[in-house]
Amino acid sequence: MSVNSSSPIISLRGINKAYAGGFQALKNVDLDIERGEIFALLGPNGAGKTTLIGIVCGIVKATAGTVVADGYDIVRDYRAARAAIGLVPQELHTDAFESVWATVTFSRGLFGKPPNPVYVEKVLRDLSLWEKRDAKIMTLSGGMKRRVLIAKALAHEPSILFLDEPSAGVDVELRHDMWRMVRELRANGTTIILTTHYIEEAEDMADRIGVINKGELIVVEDKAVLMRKLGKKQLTLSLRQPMSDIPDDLAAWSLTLAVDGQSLVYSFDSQEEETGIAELLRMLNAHGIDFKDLSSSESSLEDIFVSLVQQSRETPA
Ligand SMILES: Nc1ncnc2c1ncn2[C@@H]1O[C@H](COP(=O)(O)OP(=O)(O)OP(=O)(O)O)[C@@H](O)[C@H]1O
Repeated sequence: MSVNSSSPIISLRGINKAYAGGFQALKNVDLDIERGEIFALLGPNGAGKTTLIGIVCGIVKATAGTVVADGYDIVRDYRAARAAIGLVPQELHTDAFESVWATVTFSRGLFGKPPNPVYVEKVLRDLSLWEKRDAKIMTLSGGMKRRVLIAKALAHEPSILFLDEPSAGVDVELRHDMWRMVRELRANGTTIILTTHYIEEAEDMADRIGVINKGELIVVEDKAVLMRKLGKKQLTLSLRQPMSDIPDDLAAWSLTLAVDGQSLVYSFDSQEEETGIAELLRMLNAHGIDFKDLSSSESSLEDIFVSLVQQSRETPA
């Protein structure tokens, strides 16, 4: 393949999707996915995540725009593009009467790959499916079926793996197995794109994060940068005596007074070494401002995500 390894492994340009009836599910999406990264696509229900994945995987037809996957145009070079991609879909519909071994081997064959029992065995072992290799899929638990879907997606050794809501309805053990595998795959050069509602998961796993809302990609950012830029910590002081105003010489501090005057909230940059808390407490003491309790909280990726989605709602498109 004549693909420069530093070029993005997936490039979406000007992707639009209008479903029959005219509903605009994606609006002018441009996105590059870098080789070997774990990219998390976050968005509320109905934001367009599955539609976006469906387009790259050739399941949904874009109304406008182009997608290049692993150097292949997904429309012109459909087969080659599709062969580079593994998809773990949200829904479980798989061949109930087949054995685990047969269905995974069959998936590999679909992409014209020669049989490789050693590889299939490794995938099944990694997913703790080896003992179940001869079991019919219909006899497996939901979690085991999910493992089969992952094994099927990996059967043809794709360089890109999409996981659409992989953790939905999955127990802790499978989640751990899955993330261990995802990390291993990434270490071996596979690019992983996942959608998730479990924001801690994105926080934990992703190198970069894209936030999509109402069909628009509103942010694409390195996870650490996103957390640093938007992450804040808050210290809440419950006051002994309600206050009506913040004293003037505390104006320079990032303080807000609750509407009922019962608590003061100090916001500070969670990445700074000096939080300023000790100094603030001294200042409050000097002003005779006494408090009965204090608690701190950190804005999580979830808070950041919620505020980004809110902002985009408030800003008319
Ligand atoms: N075949 C279809 N026909 C018409 N509208 C559709 C179709 N498929 C999806 N939609 C609409 O497009 C929007 C985006 O759906 P999509 O499934 O991509 O969202 P999502 O971000 O994956 O949501 P979720 O988190 O709930 O899975 C939704 O409003 C959905 O109702």
